[in-house]
Amino acid sequence: MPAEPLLALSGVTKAFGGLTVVQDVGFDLPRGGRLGLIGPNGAGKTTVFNLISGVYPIDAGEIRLDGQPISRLPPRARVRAGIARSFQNIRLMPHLSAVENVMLGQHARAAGLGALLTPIAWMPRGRWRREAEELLAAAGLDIDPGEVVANLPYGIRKKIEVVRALAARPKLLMLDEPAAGLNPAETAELARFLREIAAAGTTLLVVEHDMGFVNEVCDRVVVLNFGRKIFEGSMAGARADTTVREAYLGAEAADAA
Ligand SMILES: Nc1ncnc2c1ncn2[C@@H]1O[C@H](COP(=O)(O)OP(=O)(O)OP(=O)(O)O)[C@@H](O)[C@H]1O
Repeated sequence: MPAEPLLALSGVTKAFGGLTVVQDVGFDLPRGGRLGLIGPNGAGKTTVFNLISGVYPIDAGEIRLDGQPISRLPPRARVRAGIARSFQNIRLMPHLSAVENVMLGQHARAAGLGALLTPIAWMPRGRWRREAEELLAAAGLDIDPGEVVANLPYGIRKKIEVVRALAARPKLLMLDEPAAGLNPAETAELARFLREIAAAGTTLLVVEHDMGFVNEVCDRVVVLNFGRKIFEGSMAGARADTTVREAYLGAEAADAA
């Protein structure tokens, strides 16, 4: 019998005010897999993330994590079940330090998403702080961990957000446009870090427009267009697929020319 996928979507559908933005989407993400969710602007990628993490309820279909249906669980319970994510726009606590932001991620491990809203003054210092500092260092972040996040450059803040999500030790790490706004060196470094995380066992689901980055990080892609899955397979397969080229990658290649 094939191993149970870590994440399984089937028939997932969502409409906003009569407009169906995700239609009958299904895919499996095996444990340890690195799946890229790609497609043109407005294709429904972030909405799929929001449906998996529980920001919105699904209208139809099912989402399973580790074989258990999670579609009807509140976001906090999904965090406890092992899902962590980053957002398209950075959502760090700007007035806290880098290490304190990562500690909030560690706290979410035990307490769920609501922990991100609680004061951290009470949190145990020693061991957790050391672990948070180690995570920042492992991510190749050469910063003073005590630096207030608002004072740090954008590329660094983006990476701290990934580290914070990782600090929850999720089974599934979902990253929404992690490379957006990064320079080529930062992008390459982030790809290296994500491959390392994946090699250590974390399953990745990544929404990203930088196809070079997706190619570096992901072992498979699902392509969405107008809320529907139009392709699933390798990046090379996606590049060669006529439907995908017409919907997305052709335009991307023309933009790059
Ligand atoms: N809360 C909402 N209410 C109404 N419409 C929404 C809502 N969230 C998303 N949409 C619509 O759903 C569609 C899909 O949006 P979504 O953000 O999921 O696309 P995307 O593929 O992530 O795009 P991008 O690459 O630009 O981030 C868009 O038409 C968007 O306007």
